[in-house]
Amino acid sequence: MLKVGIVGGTGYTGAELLRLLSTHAEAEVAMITSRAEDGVAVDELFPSLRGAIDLRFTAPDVNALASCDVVFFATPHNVAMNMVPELLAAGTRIVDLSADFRISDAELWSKWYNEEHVCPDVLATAVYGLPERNAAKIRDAKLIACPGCYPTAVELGLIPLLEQKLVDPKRLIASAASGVSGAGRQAKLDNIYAELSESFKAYGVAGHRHLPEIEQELALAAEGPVNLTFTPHLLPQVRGIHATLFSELLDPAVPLDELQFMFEKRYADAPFVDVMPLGSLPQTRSVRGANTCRLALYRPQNRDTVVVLSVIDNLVKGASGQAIQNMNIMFGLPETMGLQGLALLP
Ligand SMILES: NC(=O)C1=CN([C@@H]2O[C@H](COP(=O)(O)OP(=O)(O)OC[C@H]3O[C@@H](n4cnc5c(N)ncnc54)[C@H](OP(=O)(O)O)[C@@H]3O)[C@@H](O)[C@H]2O)C=CC1
Ligand SMILES: CC(=O)N[C@@H](CCC(=O)OP(=O)(O)O)C(=O)O
Repeated sequence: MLKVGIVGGTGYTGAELLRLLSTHAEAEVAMITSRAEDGVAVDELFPSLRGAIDLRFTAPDVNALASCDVVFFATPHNVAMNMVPELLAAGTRIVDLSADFRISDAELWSKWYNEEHVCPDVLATAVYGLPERNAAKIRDAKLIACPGCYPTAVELGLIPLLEQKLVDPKRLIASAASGVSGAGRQAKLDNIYAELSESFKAYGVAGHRHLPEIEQELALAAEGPVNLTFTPHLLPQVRGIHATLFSELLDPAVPLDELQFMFEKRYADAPFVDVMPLGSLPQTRSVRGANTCRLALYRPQNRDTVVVLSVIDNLVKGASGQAIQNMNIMFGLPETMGLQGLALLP
């Protein structure tokens, strides 16, 4: 049994880690932290976990966490990077759900996160945890930077086109919408029911912190620079991301069914990516609670633009499910262990 620690257990991704790990056959949560809820029983805060998790929150303590085989950080940015170096030195492996280790250029990270990176040497050893591209590196990694939620949806939809050099890497557009759980569990005026229900808006249009992360990974897939216009939106629902991705074919003679075949082949061995039949319209509901990304391809009016629709649950494939998928690969377990639950319907 793997001994698991979770730092940041009272947020949405921490609670989602608990929900998913409670049925994992080879991992057991031994420690879960919260400063505000120190000493409180987990199932008192989250009654949905009654009978499944018998633990109390404790204040974060690096020495205690170092007794775990793997520690998940489900904390805001700028927390993991202050604790990870000591844990790595103690031999504990890390899966960080925050953005602390996602951008490999420390200066670029500072520009978007408005902080100095405290351990650029450790940053250089982190592996970007998108299993559909980096499984081999994840196997041996000591430190995983779990991709962001928007980045997961956008990258899975565009990577096959860029790897095959089928589209213009300088003319990529991603218009994406996220459910409000993407903003975390803290109270914020913008996210209260009366402000967001029956309404829909874009935000971060001039520049969102996920842009450099997505461009970094798309550039690796394209083996050259890329240019992405990324516009996020806030959806008046709890879970789910829907991304509509636009790119321009370099050779308009490539038919849609050939693109479809290429996507199916690219993800044939990816248990959590579903390339849906031509004509499909993936809905966020079809992935709610599941570690799945569903994709659908279009070439409207047979013109040069390829449209890829991509949906994920931001808390599962966009965060905690993907984190567990990484843990499974790191410890030589079946990639799908603990992650086979289907989406909720309705
Ligand atoms: N929500 C989502 O859809 C996604 C979130 N993520 C990322 O995952 C991380 C967690 O997100 P989410 O669960 O939404 O966040 P929340 O804001 O809901 O929860 C944050 C958690 O971190 C703890 N925490 C806060 N500050 C510190 C600190 N200085 N030291 C130790 N613990 C701390 C809090 O508990 P306490 O203060 O009591 O210690 C709380 O349990 C973030 O980095 C987020 O960007 C990634 C992908 C998707
Ligand atoms: C709806 C909403 O506010 N979403 C968040 C992104 C989700 C998130 O938590 O960011 P990471 O994936 O980088 O961890 C935002 O736009 O900042």
